[in-house]
Amino acid sequence: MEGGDSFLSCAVTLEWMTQGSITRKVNYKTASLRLIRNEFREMYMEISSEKHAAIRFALKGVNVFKKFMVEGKASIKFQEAGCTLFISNAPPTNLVGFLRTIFVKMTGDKDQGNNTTPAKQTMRSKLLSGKAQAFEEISPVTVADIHNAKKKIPKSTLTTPSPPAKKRKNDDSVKGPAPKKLYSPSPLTNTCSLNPEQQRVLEACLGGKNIFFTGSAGTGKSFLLKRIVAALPPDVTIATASTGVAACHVGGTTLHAFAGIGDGSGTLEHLCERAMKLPLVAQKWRKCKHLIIDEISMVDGGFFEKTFAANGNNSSWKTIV
Ligand SMILES: Nc1ncnc2c1ncn2[C@@H]1O[C@H](COP(=O)(O)OP(=O)(O)OP(=O)(O)O)[C@@H](O)[C@H]1O
Repeated sequence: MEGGDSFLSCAVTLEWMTQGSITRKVNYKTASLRLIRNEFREMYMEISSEKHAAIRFALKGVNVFKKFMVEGKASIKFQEAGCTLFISNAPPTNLVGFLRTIFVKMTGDKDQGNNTTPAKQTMRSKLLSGKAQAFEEISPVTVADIHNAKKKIPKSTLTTPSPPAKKRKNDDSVKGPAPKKLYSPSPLTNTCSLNPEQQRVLEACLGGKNIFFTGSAGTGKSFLLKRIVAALPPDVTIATASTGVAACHVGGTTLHAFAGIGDGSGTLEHLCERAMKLPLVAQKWRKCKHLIIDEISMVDGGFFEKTFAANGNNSSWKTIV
């Protein structure tokens, strides 16, 4: 498993609910989520940002909704605290790793709780322990952790109850398809690691550099590009390509459609006017921090220059791939 799965940078909304109505709501445009343990080895999630004080929630009795995690979105309901955490704009790869760490660690911890010390006694012994409050980052998920969690999944998956195979068949006809298994294989959980060259390109992208990468057929360009898209925050990443077919391949749009300057014919002033008349185009350019262009060899040089001249004074850009 790749490192850094106990940390996530994303946009966050916290909603506290009492009797079905929202009593408090906090929005973080950029927040850091960290998985930590206290001095009694209990797991917590810490939410912090530059503007707000850190908030910690015990990772106990949580419901994780992860249907849209490939789009960088998920929500976690902390039942004890009566609070739901909505995650958005998270790099999908990081989000998948982060949710997997929660799942694996919580599944492993559940069994430890079975040599049961009732909650009250635990609280008493905690108070008497005299230990000073201390939080430390959770240890990385190991192969043993995953193995351990896998053994316990059938009896401990609270969020996605999965009936035995035979029963599921019968249920399907009545209730429709069974819920997806937690952490079913997806391109994002693909265990194939990048080769050192691909890894260097990915790191340069994440480091905010402008990248041009090429190679002969079958050298893993598309494979790498998918990893790059998945590692960047989706709300500020625009995937484009020179042709419609290539754009479909990266799940994006054509550079022409994104640029909003039609076929690029006419003077620069005319093109600027044209682009600015389309509010969505201007909005997308302003929002874009990472622009990806696949099959760039097929983009006309003149068109490329005009595109950036018409829209390109965007100082918030971090990367062009
Ligand atoms: N690091 C990797 N680990 C495992 N498999 C890889 C890796 N990089 C690429 N591959 C595999 O190699 C094959 C070719 O990769 P890919 O299709 O990305 O190449 P490409 O350079 O885009 O090719 P083309 O230019 O022909 O489109 C794919 O099956 C891909 O899954």
